[in-house]
Amino acid sequence: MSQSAVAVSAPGKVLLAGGYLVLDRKYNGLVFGLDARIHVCVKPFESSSGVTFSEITVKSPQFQNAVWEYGYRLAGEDGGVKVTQLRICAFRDADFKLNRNPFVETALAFALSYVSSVGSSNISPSSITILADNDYYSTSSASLTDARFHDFGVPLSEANKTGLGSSAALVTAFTAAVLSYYLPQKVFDLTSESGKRKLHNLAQAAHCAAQGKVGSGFDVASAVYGSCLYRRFSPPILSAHGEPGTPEFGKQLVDIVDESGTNGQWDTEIIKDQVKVPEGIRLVMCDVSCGSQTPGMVKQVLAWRKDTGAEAEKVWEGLQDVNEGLSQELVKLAESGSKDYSPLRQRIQAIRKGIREMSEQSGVPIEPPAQTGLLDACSKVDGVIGGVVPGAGGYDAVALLIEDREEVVQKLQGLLSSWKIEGEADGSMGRVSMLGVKQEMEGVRVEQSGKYAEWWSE
Ligand SMILES: Nc1ncnc2c1ncn2[C@@H]1O[C@H](COP(=O)(O)OP(=O)(O)OP(=O)(O)O)[C@@H](O)[C@H]1O
Ligand SMILES: C[C@@](O)(CCOP(=O)(O)O)CC(=O)O
Repeated sequence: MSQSAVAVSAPGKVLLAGGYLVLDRKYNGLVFGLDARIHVCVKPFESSSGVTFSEITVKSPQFQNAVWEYGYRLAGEDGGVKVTQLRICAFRDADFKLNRNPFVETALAFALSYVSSVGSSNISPSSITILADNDYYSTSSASLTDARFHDFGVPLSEANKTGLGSSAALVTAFTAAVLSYYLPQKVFDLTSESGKRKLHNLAQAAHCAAQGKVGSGFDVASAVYGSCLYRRFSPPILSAHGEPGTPEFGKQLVDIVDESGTNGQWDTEIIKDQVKVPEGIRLVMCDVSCGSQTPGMVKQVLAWRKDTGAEAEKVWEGLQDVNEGLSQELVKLAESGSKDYSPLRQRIQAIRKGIREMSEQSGVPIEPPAQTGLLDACSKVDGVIGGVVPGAGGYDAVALLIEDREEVVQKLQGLLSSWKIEGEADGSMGRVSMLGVKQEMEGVRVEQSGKYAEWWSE
């Protein structure tokens, strides 16, 4: 049976409040989806020789050597589907690193294992194309064209990511597209709440397996559901499975995704009706080119929390309070239509004060002085309400709330165009650039596959 092409997209993210706290179910985080999306299209494999093998080809035509070819087979003892990269030696990047993509490979193995367990084990060859909206990667303005999907002209390993959550959006859109392509709608329907819930569970499992750690999962949750107040799932829900191809992996995965096993229900909490951006306010993301090592920062903050006990808990409880104050003030402004932004400005300043306190007590540069200087300068621009270091903080980015007027954007860009920021790691001077993204309330969604036709990779 030849399947018709399918296409799915998922949004990027910014954790505006709740960085680090969201790792503990006692606290939640305010995460906004962003209108920079990762798009994934799946279509039948068109073999030039007319002979087809059990092969699935994945391509990212915006990057050099971004082709991954996989063989796949049903594993014995209900092991799901084993995926093996073919012709891996064909491409090595400039550092001679093998051209592997753990997020693509793992998402494919998990999705096919689920398909073979709940649907048909007869999985036909297919061709998968990944396209990313341009703001996921920073590039020199000289090379920018007005192409819908920019050709970045470098291998993925050399692309400068901007911190919008490319891997979470990729795994979510990729998983949704593969399930939608291989499963009948009566088994998996992305437009239904139960379909989104199954996608969330499977994408969280695949994303954690691919990155080799279980973070809070806020990024996958916002890729599925869009902007929301997010309370993480209990980590043990993901402890009950082996690797694709190992005995019982198929059943273990179905039990996790369908919540049918002894593991029980996922306890993720997604609240959407308490997240709003008032008319007339815009969320702005600025990429800071110094960058930080998030995993190391997370480890250090958690060690501080463990070692400091009640003192650290007081800081986190205080941050939770002011974080809740921010989302409540945004809802209040959205519902009242008021243009008095001074309470909102104060809420943002209170969050920054709590973050700086955590920085000072833990010794981790979450809002380091260089970022404090940048945020203070931005907040003085007429029409800028305030801003924070999002997520894990450091030198990656700043997120601002501004009045959505062109003159405010112009003034802000004037400030940033000449701003130089000193990174902590090596004292290098970084630049700050405003991204074109805005807040996006919608999560994963089905797209018309025809609109990607010119980018179909043959
Ligand atoms: N367009 C793409 N095509 C294929 N794989 C991609 C693409 N974009 C990202 N990836 C995969 O995701 C990985 C980036 O994931 P990583 O966890 O390093 O960063 P991230 O935190 O998800 O990204 P960001 O910095 O955007 O928040 C890449 O190394 C690659 O494996
Ligand atoms: C520090 C943390 O709470 C958020 C990290 O956010 P980001 O990747 O810096 O956007 C980690 C997590 O939630 O997984």
